[in-house]
Amino acid sequence: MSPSSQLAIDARGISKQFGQLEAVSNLNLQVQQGHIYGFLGPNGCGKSTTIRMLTGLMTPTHGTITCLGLSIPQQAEQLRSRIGYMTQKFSLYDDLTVKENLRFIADIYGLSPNACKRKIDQLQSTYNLVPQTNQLAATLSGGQKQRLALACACINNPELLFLDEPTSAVDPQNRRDFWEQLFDLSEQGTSILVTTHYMDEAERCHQLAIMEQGHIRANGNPQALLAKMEVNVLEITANNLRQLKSQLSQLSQVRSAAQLGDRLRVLITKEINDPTQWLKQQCSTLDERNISHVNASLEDLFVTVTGKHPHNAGAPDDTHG
Ligand SMILES: Nc1ncnc2c1ncn2[C@@H]1O[C@H](COP(=O)(O)OP(=O)(O)OP(=O)(O)O)[C@@H](O)[C@H]1O
Repeated sequence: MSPSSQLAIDARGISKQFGQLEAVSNLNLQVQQGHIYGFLGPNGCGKSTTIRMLTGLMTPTHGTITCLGLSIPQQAEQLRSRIGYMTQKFSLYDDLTVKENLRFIADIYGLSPNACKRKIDQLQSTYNLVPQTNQLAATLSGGQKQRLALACACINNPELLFLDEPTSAVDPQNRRDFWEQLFDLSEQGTSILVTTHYMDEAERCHQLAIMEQGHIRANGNPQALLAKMEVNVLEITANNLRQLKSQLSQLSQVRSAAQLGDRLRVLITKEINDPTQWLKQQCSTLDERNISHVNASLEDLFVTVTGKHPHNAGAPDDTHG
């Protein structure tokens, strides 16, 4: 098998122009079969537009897309039966019950009555929806709606799943359970592209892309991206954190200073060899007892790679991990 045939998604140089706005700009995206690939980025950075192009719902202005070996959008019809797509707003029919929603989708995919019954029983059991089988979708809790939406997206045993902010309406325990279910699917060979605003979710992905203003600013394995970060992360404990923050924020070597409870988390560029000494020089009230080195988090990475490009016209500044 050639390397490209092991890719569930291979998008090269794709762009999407809406009038004056380039919503997606020269984006390259390769997703390995069976991997969970996370798409992280602020509102409006182009994540949903990218998914729409990858699924064939929207034609790119430039670039080429291959999904599951099919050329998109030309072969989008063939792709449709092999993928699942869970949109931001759970696309459920409020006035149908759980079982009726599942049956409706199964009918669209043309499952035989026997296959339909088997699949619906299995999905209700996997996604813990048996007690709600006759309950109207409108009356389900956020977590139950999410599980039903995932069950609907899985009815055709998709080889590739697109999940657009699937956990935005659910509590931490439901998010955890949801991710366990994604890993079950991944282990069975399903490739998954998932958009999220949650750093803890991004950390769970095999691969991750951070997107901003239509560009991928960094991509790769989360741990590799953290290891390659261009900043040291330090935390300061002191009484005058607000004053320190405004003082440090003025310095070009400080990429970010943000308060977390009784600590100030400061990202200092690696050009500074000894950031503790440097901080002491900048703030005479600090001594070593106030300052500690801490491990970088994905949020630190996010802050470091975004916000450098105030205008949408900037060229991509990709960091490939
Ligand atoms: N059909 C369209 N016509 C014009 N502009 C559009 C269209 N679809 C999206 N856009 C614009 O493209 C940009 C990217 O939108 P997109 O929905 O892809 O962002 P996103 O990263 O998914 O955001 P969010 O996290 O808020 O869902 C936005 O500025 C949006 O207004």
